[in-house]
Amino acid sequence: MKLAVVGTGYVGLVTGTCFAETGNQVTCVDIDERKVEKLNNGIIPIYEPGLDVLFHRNVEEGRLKFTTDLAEGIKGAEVIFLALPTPPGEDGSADLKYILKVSSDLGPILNQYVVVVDKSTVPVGTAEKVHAHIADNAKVEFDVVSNPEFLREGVAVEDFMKPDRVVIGTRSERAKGVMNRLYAPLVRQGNPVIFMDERSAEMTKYAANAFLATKITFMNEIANLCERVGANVDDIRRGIGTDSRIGKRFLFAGIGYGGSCFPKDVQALAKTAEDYQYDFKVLKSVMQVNYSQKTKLIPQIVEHFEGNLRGKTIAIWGLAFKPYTDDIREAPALDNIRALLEAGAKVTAYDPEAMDNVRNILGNQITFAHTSYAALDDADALVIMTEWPLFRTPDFDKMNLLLKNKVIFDGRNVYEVDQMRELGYTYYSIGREAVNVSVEQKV
Ligand SMILES: NC(=O)c1ccc[n+]([C@@H]2O[C@H](COP(=O)([O-])OP(=O)(O)OC[C@H]3O[C@@H](n4cnc5c(N)ncnc54)[C@H](O)[C@@H]3O)[C@@H](O)[C@H]2O)c1
Ligand SMILES: O=c1ccn([C@@H]2O[C@H](COP(=O)(O)OP(=O)(O)O[C@H]3O[C@H](CO)[C@@H](O)[C@H](O)[C@H]3O)[C@@H](O)[C@H]2O)c(=O)[nH]1
Repeated sequence: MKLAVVGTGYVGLVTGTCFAETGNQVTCVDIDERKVEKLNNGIIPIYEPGLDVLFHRNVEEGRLKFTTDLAEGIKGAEVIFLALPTPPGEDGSADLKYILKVSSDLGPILNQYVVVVDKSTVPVGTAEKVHAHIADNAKVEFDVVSNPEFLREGVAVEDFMKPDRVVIGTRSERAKGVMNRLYAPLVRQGNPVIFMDERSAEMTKYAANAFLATKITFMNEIANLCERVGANVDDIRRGIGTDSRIGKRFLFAGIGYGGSCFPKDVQALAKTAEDYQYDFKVLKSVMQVNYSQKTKLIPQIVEHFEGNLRGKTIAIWGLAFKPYTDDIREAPALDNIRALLEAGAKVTAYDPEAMDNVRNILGNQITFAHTSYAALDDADALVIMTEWPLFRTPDFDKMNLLLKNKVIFDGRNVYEVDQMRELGYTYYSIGREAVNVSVEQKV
């Protein structure tokens, strides 16, 4: 099939590349000329494991192309994906200006029946708006389908190529046929294409993200309580996760959820509820808890250094909002770095992939180290913000030589408490006993 993907960000690039991999002819369109130029020169602007192999193969074999010209990009396409940003507007609702602008632009340049697919995360009712914007100027028949994307950054290719399910919102039999044909190579037995109406599909995406954010937040609250009652949240996770009704995944307590999706989507769903005069109490709490969870270690750090961080150097391991990505959107590390700087500390950071992105924001306010160990040199404490595998089994002897004090604040529970006790570290983590801490400081 011939496809167009409008918007070549995370989702657009993965969508375009993966559909090219299943034999389709794909043209990706983006207004960002520099991005398109890079892509045409074989440079992928994001770090996503496994994407490069597929990208280069499909570019070389002529199935994947890039352009800034919308009319050229959609020429002959049977399906046009909209993978455009839906950032939070001032009131927290998803801003539809990118989607609706492209929809208006599409109307006059369509010249045959086409299925326009909302891949972006969009509030209930958006498919109708997109339809109306296209219809204003369209002279041909078309359908608008909601096909939300559930991929996770870091494992995006795997998620896209082997989806748990594909949700397609449409009441058009013609569009259903086109979408079934397109997804046939990606859905395995038991991993269904689920058809529903457009509004339900739009709502499904928000319900999934809000549910997962709530699950994480619930565990973070259990962790906070564990610290007070003297229980271990990792044991609780194992104890409840083995109940198949609860499930093992997304139960890891830490310094809150971040990324480009959960924070904005939870907020947007809360705004939808407000617009429909529904008081969605759970979501409000989830947002509040996550806000404070992100910087939950800061008071402990300040207290550990007896209320004064001036002249102290804090080493940070991990800047990305999670491992296997260079994405720092809503990354807890940024909030923590800002809080540490405000408290007068110096910060030296290391991340395997995300340092350039942070440098673009913070410039020389912090020091960037070339290796994880270099970040520790003469530091007064180590703070772990992202659970990159590299940080899990470090050379503790080497760390002892570099760190001024054997103190670790672990926002992702990367180490075992007993291990840290044996190694003689002062160790603070999430939802577990703090070890080797003087009685007055114990939390
Ligand atoms: N990032 C994820 O992991 C993820 C996963 C699932 C769903 N989503 C949703 O998918 C959507 C896109 O997310 P993203 O992370 O890929 O966004 P992004 O910001 O990384 O990329 C969006 C791209 O659209 C381009 N663009 C803007 N206006 C344009 C126009 N008029 N014509 C052509 N291109 C234009 C931008 O230049 C940019 O390259 C959002 O709604 C997001 O919530 C994201
Ligand atoms: O047990 C867990 C699991 C995740 N997180 C945090 O939750 C955030 C989001 O993680 P993850 O869901 O893996 O990353 P995303 O790439 O943001 O993916 C989410 O957001 C995407 C965009 O909507 C959806 O497509 C995906 O299905 C959904 O998982 C990150 O900050 C993680 O550190 C935890 O704190 N504990």
